[in-house]
Amino acid sequence: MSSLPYPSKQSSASDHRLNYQSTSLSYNHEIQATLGVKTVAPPSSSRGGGEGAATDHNGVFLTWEDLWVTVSIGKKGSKSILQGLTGYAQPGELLAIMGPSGCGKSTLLDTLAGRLGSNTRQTGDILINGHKQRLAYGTSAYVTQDETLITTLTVKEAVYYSAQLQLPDSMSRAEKKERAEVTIREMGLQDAMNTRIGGWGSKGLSGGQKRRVSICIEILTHPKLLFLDEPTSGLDSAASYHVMSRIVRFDRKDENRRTVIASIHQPSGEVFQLFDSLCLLSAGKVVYFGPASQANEFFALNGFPCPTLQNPSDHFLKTINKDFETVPEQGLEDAITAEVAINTLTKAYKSSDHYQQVKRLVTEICEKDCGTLEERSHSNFLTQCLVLTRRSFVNMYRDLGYYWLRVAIYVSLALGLATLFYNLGSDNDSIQDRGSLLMFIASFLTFMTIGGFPSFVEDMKVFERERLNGHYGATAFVFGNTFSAFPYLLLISVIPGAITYYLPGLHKGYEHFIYFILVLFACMMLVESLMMTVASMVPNFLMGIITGAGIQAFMVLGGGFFRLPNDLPQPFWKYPMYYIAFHKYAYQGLFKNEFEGLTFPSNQAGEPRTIPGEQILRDRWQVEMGVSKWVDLAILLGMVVLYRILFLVIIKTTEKIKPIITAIVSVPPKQTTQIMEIPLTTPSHGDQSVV
Ligand SMILES: Nc1ncnc2c1ncn2[C@@H]1O[C@H](COP(=O)(O)OP(=O)(O)OP(=O)(O)O)[C@@H](O)[C@H]1O
Repeated sequence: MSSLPYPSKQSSASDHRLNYQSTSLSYNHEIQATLGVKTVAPPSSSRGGGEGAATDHNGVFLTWEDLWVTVSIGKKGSKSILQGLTGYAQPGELLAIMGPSGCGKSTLLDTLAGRLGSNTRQTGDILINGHKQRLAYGTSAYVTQDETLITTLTVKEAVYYSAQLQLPDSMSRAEKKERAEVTIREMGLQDAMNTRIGGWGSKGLSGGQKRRVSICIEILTHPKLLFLDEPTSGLDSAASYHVMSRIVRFDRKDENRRTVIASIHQPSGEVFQLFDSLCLLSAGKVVYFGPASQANEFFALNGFPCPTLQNPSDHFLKTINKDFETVPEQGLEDAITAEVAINTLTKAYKSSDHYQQVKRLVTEICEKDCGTLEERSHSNFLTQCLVLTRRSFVNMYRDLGYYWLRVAIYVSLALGLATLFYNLGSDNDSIQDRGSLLMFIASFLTFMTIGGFPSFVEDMKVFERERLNGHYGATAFVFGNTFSAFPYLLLISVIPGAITYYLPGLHKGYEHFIYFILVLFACMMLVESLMMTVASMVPNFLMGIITGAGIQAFMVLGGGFFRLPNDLPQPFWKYPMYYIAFHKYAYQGLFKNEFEGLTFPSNQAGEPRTIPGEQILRDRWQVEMGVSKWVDLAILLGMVVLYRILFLVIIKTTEKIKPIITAIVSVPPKQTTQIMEIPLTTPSHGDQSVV
């Protein structure tokens, strides 16, 4: 990295101010030199790019040109969030995106990282090393604003599991462990290594510490392109400086120098010095894009000098924040509205050398072929499955709401059932009681598996973050989740199952009991798999629970107990509901298991003195006798696999289809109705705001 025009880290605040104000009108000389661009201004000692930035073919050049993002707001039309942004980020540099709250910082990061929501439309070119490439899923790392971490793990475990998943198998376990520990120390978390992350209900790390854990996890692999959304939120100024300086240091020490883009709210003077480039946004427009060191001069030249002893970044944000009417530095008499200040600055920027230079650099970078972006190498599929199974098992063990609460409730409910149906005996009345008991177990006991859904949704959030960052694939997640749940579901099936089986006195014989447990287990797995599929389609857990409960209620009704199979109305309930509902196979399997081989006394005159169980199955419960109970169990297990495959298909299809749909629905924003404030001054030539 070239020498810096900034004071050393130990220099005083007043030195910093002096340095902010003594910047020259130069641009990033080195990058221009290596790209063969003629400088229009005298070269400075700007630290951006550094020698070899453009020749570093391992690095990532990201450019965006005339980038518009609009969001649909129903019948009112659409609203522009980003308006014609052009800029670039390059290896070895930290680009800071700053601006008032709601100006579009996160949207810009999401757009660049290829993570815009489905209700948004995007136009403009985003190129990586001069090529159009997809960024999500493994090519970059993104630390989002909200912490989605596994709250039951300690810091050390969270980072180490992540290292095992992300780092290639060519690294030994010891090396991975060491990388994890070094990264934790770099983020100043050594004292919290063995503290659980914590979430609602269990306090663990502070918000700032969680932020640092998120950063640790994403910088473990030294990604070439790193997006950070508000990495310093929740941190005090000293911690902010240390975190940012470590990101920058990592970045510059690394052979494959990293391109870092961070949105940041209110950097201290020291943190501001770490920025190479600054993108200042207001209401979706660029107010300034260029070397951070020259922003102060730009503001001063355009009538907004930074008052003495004020942190320049505070001054920038105050000047362009139109949420609070006036620019604070002006007296009340000559108060300038922030709207006017923003218009003045955006117009000044559009006609400045800075803008011309940015456009020229973007063109130069786009013409330079620096190769396509490769996906990072990972641990292999088997390692991923093993690590995910272990991690998920530990989480399920420690999260009381995942399975333990259900075990307790199942046991009490089983005791309730056992006392209600205690010692059924073998008289004729016990036929109905056995049927009711088995129906309740297959329907409502399994229905309660839905209780684990909120915990599963938390898992899904972690999965979505990790999947987008390319830590592992969806298939490994499904395997991990399935295998880790096995022991708990078996436990939930065996203990309450034994209580409800033996105390009422169901069909004696251990082989009948084992079949009963297997059906119970398959039903629990099925409900979990069904809920997994639901979770991949609905946006939050409340909607998921309601949807899942609704689907199951229909299945229970159509399962052939409340209305016997021959009485089910044809169009919907018999075809297809009866065959889709897993309850049909559960009821029939359990009924065959219970009644086959038993005899019951008849209480009707004219009938034989005893009725065989098979006849009861056929005549009373209308069970399909041509099919063995084992076939019913096999169908249940097949459905488990089917639902899990369905989950995978939905996830993978969404990944593939979503960008295509986004591309199809992306119409140029200028053709849409725009809901925007009317600027106080007429936009200059080239200002693309649309009223
Ligand atoms: N998907 C969306 N649907 C509707 N509005 C959106 C969407 N995404 C962003 N917005 C709106 O766009 C504006 C910019 O949002 P964004 O999150 O990018 O701002 P920000 O600068 O990151 O804010 P903050 O600093 O407070 O996090 C906000 O008014 C937000 O409500």
